[in-house]
Amino acid sequence: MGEAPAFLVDDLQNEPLNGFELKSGTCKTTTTIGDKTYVIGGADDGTLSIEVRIFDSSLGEWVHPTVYGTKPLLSKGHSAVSLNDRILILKKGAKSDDQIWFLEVDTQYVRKQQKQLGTEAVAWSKGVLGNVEKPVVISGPSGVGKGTLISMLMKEFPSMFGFSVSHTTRAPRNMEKDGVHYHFTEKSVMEKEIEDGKFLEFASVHGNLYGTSVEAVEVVADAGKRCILDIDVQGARSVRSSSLEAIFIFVCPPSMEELEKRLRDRGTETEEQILKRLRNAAAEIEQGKSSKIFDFILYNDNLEECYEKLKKLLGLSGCVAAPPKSAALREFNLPLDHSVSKIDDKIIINCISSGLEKESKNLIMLDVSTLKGGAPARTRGLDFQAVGSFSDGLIGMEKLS
Ligand SMILES: Nc1nc2c(ncn2[C@@H]2O[C@H](COP(=O)(O)OP(=O)(O)O)[C@@H](O)[C@H]2O)c(=O)[nH]1
Ligand SMILES: Nc1ncnc2c1ncn2[C@@H]1O[C@H](COP(=O)(O)OP(=O)(O)O)[C@@H](O)[C@H]1O
Repeated sequence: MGEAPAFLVDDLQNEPLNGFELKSGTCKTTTTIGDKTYVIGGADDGTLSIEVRIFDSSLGEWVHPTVYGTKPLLSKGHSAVSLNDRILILKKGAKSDDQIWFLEVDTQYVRKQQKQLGTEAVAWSKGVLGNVEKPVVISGPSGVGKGTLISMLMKEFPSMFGFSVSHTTRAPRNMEKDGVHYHFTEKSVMEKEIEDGKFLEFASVHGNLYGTSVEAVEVVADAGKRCILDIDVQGARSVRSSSLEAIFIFVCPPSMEELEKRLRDRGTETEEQILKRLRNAAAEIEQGKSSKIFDFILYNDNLEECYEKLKKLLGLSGCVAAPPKSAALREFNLPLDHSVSKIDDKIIINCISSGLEKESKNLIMLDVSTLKGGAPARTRGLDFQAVGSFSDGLIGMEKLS
C-alpha cells in the first residue's frame, strides 16, 4: 500500500476507463472489477516486466499485490479486457507466442494464495491457442510396474505421449539419466524453487523430495503431446485439487508378496530402502483404493493384459500411432494499431492497417468460453477466428455472432 502518483489518481478519479489505455504513451491500462481497479503496465524494479497495482475504492487505498507466475515482459502497449475472475491482456507488437496473457485476480488459485498470505495477490498465466488432451496421472506403490507400463505406452505411441520429468532429491540409479528419468536436484535448490511457485505439486516420498514442475508438464503440452505423470498418491491429490484437469489411474499389485518379489528382482534398492518402500506400500494401496482421487484402478498381474486395459481406458485399443497434434494449430499477429471489445465470451479485436490508398480493417474473434488450466501454468483452450477484412463501411456486430 502507499501513495499513488498524482496522474494516476487524477485519471482514475476522472474516468476509470475499463480496459483501454490510460494515456497514450504511458502504456498502462485500468480495469475495474467490483471495488478494485487494476492498473497494469509500466516496468517494475528494473526487470522490464509489466507491473500491477490495485486501487481499492472501498478502502480508498493503493495496494501492491503479491504477483505469482511468470510476468510478461513489457511491450509497445497492450489492451486489457475484464473476464471477471481474470483480465485478458493482449500485447501489442509482441511475437505470436507472447501476445495473449491473463492476469488472474479472483480464480481458485489466486483465492488460495490470498488466503494463505492474508493479503492481496494476483497471478500471471500465459495464454496458448488450441488444446491438448488431458494429462494422465499414474500412481501406485513402488515396484508395481508404473514405469514399465509407461515405457510400453511411450514406445508404442512415441508421438502421442510425453513424460513429465519430475525433480527429485534421491540419487540416480545406474541407468538413469539426468533430465530424462528425473531432474536430480539438491534439496535446498528444490525447496527454493517450490517457494518460488515453480512446482505444480511436490511430496516427500520414501524419505526423498519429489515434485512436478509447472514447466515439466507445459513443455509436453507445447509439443502437442499428452502428458504422463508418474507421481505418488499425495502428488495425485495435489494435482486433483489444482487447475490441471487430468485422468487419474492407480496401479495395484496382485499381492504384497508379488510386489516384494518385483522390488527385490529389480535390484535397484538397498535392503533398507526395499523395507521402507514395502512399509509405505500398504498405506498407498489403501489410499489409492479409497480416496476417490482416482478415476480407474488397474491390477497389474499379467503385464500384457494390464497394458491392454490401460490402452483401452485411454481410448487407444486398435489405435495406430498418430502424428503429434500441433499445440497451437494456428496463429495470428496482433498489429500495434487495434481496438478490443467484448460480446459475451467473444473478444472482438479490430485490427487497423493503413495502406497507401485506403485504411483496411481486419476483425479477429477470440473465443474465451472454454478456457482450461491457468496459473501457475499456462491457460489453454483459446480459439480464434479471422472474421473478415473490410475497407469501407462498418460490419455490424450482429454479423459476428
Ligand atoms: N508427488 C510426486 N511423486 C513422485 C514424483 N516423481 C516420482 N514420484 C513418486 O515417487 C515414488 C518413488 O519413485 P522412484 O524413486 O522413481 O521409485 P520407484 O517408484 O520404485 O521406481 C513413486 O511412487 C513415484 O510415483 C513427483 O514428481 N511427485
Ligand atoms: N506384470 C508384471 N509381472 C511381473 N513383473 C513385472 C510386471 N510389471 C512390472 N514388472 C517388473 O517389476 C519391476 C518393477 O517395475 P517398475 O516398472 O520399475 O515399477 P514402478 O515404476 O512402479 O516402481 C520391474 O523389474 C519390472 O520389470
